Amino acid sequence: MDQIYLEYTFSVNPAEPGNEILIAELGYAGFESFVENEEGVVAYIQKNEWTPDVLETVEIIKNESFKVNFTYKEIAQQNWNAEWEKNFHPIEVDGLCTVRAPFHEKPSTKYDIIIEPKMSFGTGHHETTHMMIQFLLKNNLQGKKVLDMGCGTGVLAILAEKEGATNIDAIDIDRWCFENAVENITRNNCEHIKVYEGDASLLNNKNYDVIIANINRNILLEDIPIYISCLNNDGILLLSGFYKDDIPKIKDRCEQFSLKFVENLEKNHWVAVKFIN
Ligand SMILES: C[S@@+](CC[C@H](N)C(=O)[O-])C[C@H]1O[C@@H](n2cnc3c(N)ncnc32)[C@H](O)[C@@H]1O
Repeated sequence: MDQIYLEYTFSVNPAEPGNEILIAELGYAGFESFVENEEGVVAYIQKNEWTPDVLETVEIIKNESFKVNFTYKEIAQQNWNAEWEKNFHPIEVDGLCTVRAPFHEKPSTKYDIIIEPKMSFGTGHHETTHMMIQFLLKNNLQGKKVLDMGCGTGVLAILAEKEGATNIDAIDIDRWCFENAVENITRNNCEHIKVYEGDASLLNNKNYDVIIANINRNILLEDIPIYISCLNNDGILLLSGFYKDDIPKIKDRCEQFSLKFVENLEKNHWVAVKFIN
């Protein structure tokens, strides 16, 4: 039987970068699918997942730099894929990597990643994914052991394999992302990626040359010590999912465990940061 969903329509002023921030925060709050149109952002949540405090966790609604209005109505389940297909355009990063859907033309870039995200995060359109792709393109992953923590669609793990990593673990706490990553990994003929549903508690006795984690500030601050305990000497830690203002906190946390800051990338207030062990 079809599920009942709540369809929220948000208008954010200013829309740039407000819509992107809103979509990221709604994703963390449990919303499942997003469509941007001329009215703003339309977001869907299952009625039985909704609780009165669900919007309390969406910081942008309380942030005085933005004006956020919304309305909502109940609807029956939709064909999310059809909505998504209308809105998903291929994205090219640094002339080297294209992230696209199966129905887009094959690109001429060195790396071609085919993603059907459905309701998972990680199409390359978000600033944080884009910058993590840039970092992966700049680092030599040949023969490396890689962890993609918070893998979403699996886009970063897939790129890591295409760049020559030979042993990749991809972990996501969300059941839907786990299933979607497995599908996308098969779709891209990857053979060296293992996907797990879970969190940093799965990392006992593991070791990696490169750890990628695009999650959010609070989870990173909590889990950074666990990631570092799995990082080989000279290993690289690439983090994103937070704003420029959060860099000092993230840097302090990593430096407490003797990691060295190398550089950060920045796009529309979002950042990605590289550390070395
Ligand atoms: C911002 S998305 C990143 C997706 C993809 N890696 C990318 O770069 O586009 C963050 C992902 O982390 C997952 N996540 C959230 N908390 C987590 C945790 N504690 N451990 C593992 N994954 C987590 C979410 O389900 C979500 O798929």
